[in-house]
Amino acid sequence: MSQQFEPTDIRSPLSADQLEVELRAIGEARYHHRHPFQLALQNGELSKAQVQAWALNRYYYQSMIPIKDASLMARLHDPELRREWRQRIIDHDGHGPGEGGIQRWLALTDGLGLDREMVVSTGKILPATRFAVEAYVHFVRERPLVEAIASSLTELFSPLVINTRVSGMLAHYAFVSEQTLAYFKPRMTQAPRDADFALDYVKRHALRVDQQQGVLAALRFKCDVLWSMLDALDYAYVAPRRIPPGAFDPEVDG
Ligand SMILES: O=C(O)c1cc(C(=O)O)c2c(n1)C(=O)C(=O)c1cc(C(=O)O)[nH]c1-2
Repeated sequence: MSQQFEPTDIRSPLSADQLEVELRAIGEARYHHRHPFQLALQNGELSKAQVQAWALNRYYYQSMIPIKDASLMARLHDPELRREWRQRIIDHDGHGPGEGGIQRWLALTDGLGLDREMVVSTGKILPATRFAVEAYVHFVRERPLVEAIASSLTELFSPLVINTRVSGMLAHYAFVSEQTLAYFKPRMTQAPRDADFALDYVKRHALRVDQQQGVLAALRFKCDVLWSMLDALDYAYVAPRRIPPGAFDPEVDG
């Protein structure tokens, strides 16, 4: 399976700090902060219908993250590591009903006027959203553990994009508020905590050339997951619209 990932040209093992430099260079070049749909979202160039489509599709990512993290936890033999990783599931699922990140995402889709049952069913997401998110879950299940952990490292870069997105959306769109965008506030502390832990793990465990190539490819793969989710939105909902059959149509479902 590794042949499908572009190999990085490393001849001898990098130091841990050099590996971090390479990982950060991948994020700088390939993270979705550069995607045209993300730029349009934060610059106030999207209609409410296009923002609805983004939130509806992104719900699928949110809903699968705890499943991805549970799959990863199931591979951890060290209780200390599991204790660390389980916090991610708690962040998304909460300790009880009405809590956690998934609920806060639903506050956003509610605030945008989307029918909750339609959102939770995920029946109207784009096919490419489903494929991209499922590819992420499969990757985490199947690849070597250090690569599975490295694939979460996009979170090193998320506070920057979240900050720009939230301030841009609040400045430009009357149909969102700090309340409806409340999902993002805890992420500003959760993401760095999670990313620092994962980065430290990767730096300590990816020591051989093949492991280092693997973790760099894992981060590239994950950037591609996020990028292709936005590609799909751009293709379907930004003119000329090409909404696939059965997907959310703002004129019918908005
Ligand atoms: O808003 C964003 O741009 C963004 C990006 C990412 C990311 O980089 O993967 C995550 C999130 N948000 C997020 O909210 C989240 O819970 C999350 C979990 C993970 C992961 O890979 O385990 N990434 C992300």
